[in-house]
Amino acid sequence: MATEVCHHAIGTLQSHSYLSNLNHSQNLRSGSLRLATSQRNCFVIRSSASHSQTSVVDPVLAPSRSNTGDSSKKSNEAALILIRHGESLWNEKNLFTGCVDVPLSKKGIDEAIEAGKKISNIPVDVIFTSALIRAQMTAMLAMTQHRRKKVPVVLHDESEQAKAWSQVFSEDTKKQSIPVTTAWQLNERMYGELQGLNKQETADRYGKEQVHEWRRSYDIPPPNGESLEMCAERAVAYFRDRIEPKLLSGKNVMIAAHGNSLRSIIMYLDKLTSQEVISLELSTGIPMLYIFKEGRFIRRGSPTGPTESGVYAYTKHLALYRQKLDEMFQ
Ligand SMILES: O=C(O)[C@H](O)COP(=O)(O)O
Repeated sequence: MATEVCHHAIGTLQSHSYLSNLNHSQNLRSGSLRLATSQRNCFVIRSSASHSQTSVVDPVLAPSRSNTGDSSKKSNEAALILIRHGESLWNEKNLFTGCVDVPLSKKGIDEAIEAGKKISNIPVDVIFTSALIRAQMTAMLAMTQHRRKKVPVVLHDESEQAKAWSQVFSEDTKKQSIPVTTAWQLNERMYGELQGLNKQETADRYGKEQVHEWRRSYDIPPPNGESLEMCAERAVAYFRDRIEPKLLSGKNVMIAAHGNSLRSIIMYLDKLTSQEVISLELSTGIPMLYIFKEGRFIRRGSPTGPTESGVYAYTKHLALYRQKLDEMFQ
């Protein structure tokens, strides 16, 4: 049975003043966050404890030490946005897609733009996408909505020549750019001989339970495909080797990827068990926000609540970033 991550569970602060919500946010911040399975069979967040202040570095205005943008500066907090790509043309047709490289549907394009609006006030210094076009389209479309108006620039280091030919020779231009790294390790899990098959027809043929096992069990692969565990081996390793160091250095990161590569990363971030991850479902085009602080990932939910303040209220760092954007782009 499909279940949803209950984004609203932590997106229910209703005040329109994100700054006035800081007290609440400080209570939420950095306490122990526990995942539980609610009666509605979706993950909810429980928070407890409160503690120290975040030291604030303004990602909009602080001088950058990087070639490309806002914040390789010291910060003890960084934002991590995860977005599953918008609906693809094969999601629309209910086909197993896996590593087949299909583009977004019209609905998926709209979802990506909507996702972009939801994160338009959250700092993004670097972007990672899978090597697949649906994730790349999602990242690019989302960034068209960002208020900071930086330009995402896809890095090409597949060969020395590609690297040399895509160099930028203006420091100013680099500062107005967001480097985009594409990585096959973030690809959807390889669905083996299910790729291209209709999900409903496959369930009719092999039985609902069997197909659910292929789709959602942790360690049972579909025929000649990858299990979630196998997908996690490459996706989580990439996250740890390439993405975590960025967060550690204070960079705000967005990752546009896929249902299962992101499920495996969320399993790592939220320390889910192989049982818990079974009921973790990600909707297309829904951004999820984490704060990386003092070596820990704190889930802040998704900017999907009725008011965007529900998200921005959570940390002073994000609230101040937004305030600076308001000042700059009024
Ligand atoms: O690859 C696919 O078909 C989808 O992106 C994810 O499918 P799933 O929900 O069956 O894992």
